[in-house]
Amino acid sequence: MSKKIVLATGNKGKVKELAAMLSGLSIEVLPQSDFSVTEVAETGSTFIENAIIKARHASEHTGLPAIADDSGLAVDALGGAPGVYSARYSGDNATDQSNITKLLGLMADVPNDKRQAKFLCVLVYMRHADDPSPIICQGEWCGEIMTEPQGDNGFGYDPIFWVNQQNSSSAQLSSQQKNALSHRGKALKLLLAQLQNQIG
Ligand SMILES: O=P(O)(O)OP(=O)(O)OP(=O)(O)OC[C@H]1O[C@@H](n2cnc3c(O)ncnc32)[C@H](O)[C@@H]1O
Ligand SMILES: [Mg+2]
Repeated sequence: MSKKIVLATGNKGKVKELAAMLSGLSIEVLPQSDFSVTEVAETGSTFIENAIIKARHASEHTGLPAIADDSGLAVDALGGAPGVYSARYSGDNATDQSNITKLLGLMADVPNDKRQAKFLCVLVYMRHADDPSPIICQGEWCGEIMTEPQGDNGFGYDPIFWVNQQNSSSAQLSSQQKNALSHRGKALKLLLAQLQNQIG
């Protein structure tokens, strides 16, 4: 029987991207929704802390090793906001749309040459809930904040994240193109290199 790992996220966009990139391994990667894992409060002040909280929670609940993703957008003109608060930027009932609306409103007067931003992603692998030395990998993706949304692919802030290399928004990339360039894709490549040593 193949080894199982739980994906400790409630975000379907992340599950899709991570599952596609993990599909070549000899392990079964299962979303935490398969085990009815509840949401956990992300009380950390860093991506690393929050990723560990989520991985530990899913591992505790399922008894399986877990991979968690904590990620967000850091905008230069906003001093690095929304950062670890990216998912809750427009309040407790935030949606991708309301977060985008808030961000574009705050950026309305920011000139084109001052709209740099980056996506950040921390991936954590915990062998079990009490793992004292989780594997931690990070990735970054630099771009610019657009003045209006474009594209329907991806999730979150993708429709307003301009990717210079592709001359398009992140939401206009195929998931394959996005995975090849993104913060998550970069972090996962690093994690895979270490996981393969462990699980063959
Ligand atoms: O905590 P989990 O359950 O994993 O799901 P989440 O959506 O709450 O995820 P985070 O707490 O890590 O918050 C990250 C937010 O940053 C945004 N984000 C992260 N990666 C992104 C990406 O690849 N494209 C667009 N937006 C992204 C997105 O809006 C997320 O809601
Ligand atoms: Mg979250």
